[in-house]
Amino acid sequence: MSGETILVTGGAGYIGSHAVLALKRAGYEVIVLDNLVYGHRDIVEQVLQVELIVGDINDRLLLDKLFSQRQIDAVMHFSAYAYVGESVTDPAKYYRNNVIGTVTLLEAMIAAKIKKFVFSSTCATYGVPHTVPIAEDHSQNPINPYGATKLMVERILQDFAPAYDLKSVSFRYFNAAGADPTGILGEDHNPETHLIPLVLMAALGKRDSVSIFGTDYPTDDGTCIRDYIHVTDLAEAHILGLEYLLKGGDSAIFNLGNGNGFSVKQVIDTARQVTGQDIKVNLSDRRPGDPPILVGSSDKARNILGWEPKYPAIKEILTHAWQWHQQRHH
Ligand SMILES: NC(=O)c1ccc[n+]([C@@H]2O[C@H](COP(=O)([O-])OP(=O)(O)OC[C@H]3O[C@@H](n4cnc5c(N)ncnc54)[C@H](O)[C@@H]3O)[C@@H](O)[C@H]2O)c1
Ligand SMILES: O=c1ccn([C@@H]2O[C@H](COP(=O)(O)OP(=O)(O)O[C@H]3O[C@H](CO)[C@@H](O)[C@H](O)[C@H]3O)[C@@H](O)[C@H]2O)c(=O)[nH]1
Repeated sequence: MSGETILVTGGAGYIGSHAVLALKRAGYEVIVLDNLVYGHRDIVEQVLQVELIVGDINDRLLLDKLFSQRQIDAVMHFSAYAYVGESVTDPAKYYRNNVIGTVTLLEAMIAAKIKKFVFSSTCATYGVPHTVPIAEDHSQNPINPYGATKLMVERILQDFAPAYDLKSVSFRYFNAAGADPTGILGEDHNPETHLIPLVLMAALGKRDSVSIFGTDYPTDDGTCIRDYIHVTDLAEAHILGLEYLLKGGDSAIFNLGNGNGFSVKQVIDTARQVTGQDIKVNLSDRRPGDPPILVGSSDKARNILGWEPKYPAIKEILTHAWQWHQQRHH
């Protein structure tokens, strides 16, 4: 199915921009709404060549105007604040943007009778898991405010479905990583706090070293374990989730991960192999809000959506990210 018009909030950001590329490749019309607090105008306008509306999801008047002027078939909602550590020190910022902002967007959609919604949730909603790999029916007890905001939106969507006939797909991503294999898009957060780009910047000499946050976790090498999922595979899942909704599918929640965990030390060692560079590390204290291990089962997305990650290997994820970082800093 294609030809429908999709509004992508946060489409100037990392995962959103990869989803816009996947939507374009699949033949959809795309409008990006992004306030550019973290997003990149040139990525949308020059690289993706898609219409960009610079605006905020908290701006109800802007949303009403947009929805009355344009025929929009579905909304993919990536805009949010997403720094786990910052959410611990400044939770109000997170509740306002991620919860109140999302309710404002949903209310405007309901008023305009737009009934299909794809939402970026997170494995941070699970908290400290009692079994891994984590399935969707695992209990959810987030240990940081960021995860709590995303869980609240999941609950809101659950209540909005019967009340307003609003159908949604919520994707609980594990750790997004990598770059589009063509090299035209990649991960460019500012400030950058994510492990893989920081490791690669150290390999490029843009940083002196990388800190390992915590070496006393209950894991084999004492460092945190995460399930890294290629951003292009995430983007592809969004197309499948959208098609599922456009074909009349009911609201559903899916994990998106590879089911394999890698420790911080393993990621750094693999990056040394991929880059051929010695990457200096500092052993630091734990970062607040980090569970020791997050690894997900994505059987549900495979079975119901037919999702099949194309780039599950950590080495390939790092290789694509490395190509992009080298080109960017050339
Ligand atoms: N990066 C990950 O590993 C990961 C994992 C799980 C979930 N997520 C979720 O995926 C989504 C995208 O993450 P990302 O890493 O691409 O982040 P990002 O910061 O690169 O992208 C978010 C975009 O939203 C925009 N934005 C923020 N607040 C806005 C507002 N009020 N109005 C309009 N635009 C606004 C920003 O300018 C930015 O372009 C987020 O919802 C995040 O919580 C990310
Ligand atoms: O300089 C660094 C940065 C990170 N880490 C560790 O590396 C792991 C991954 O951290 P990071 O890349 O910052 O990702 P997360 O904090 O796990 O958060 C990402 O992944 C979550 C899902 O796990 C999403 O919800 C968030 O939006 C997304 O930012 C964690 O154990 C960190 O403690 C370090 O040791 N040193």
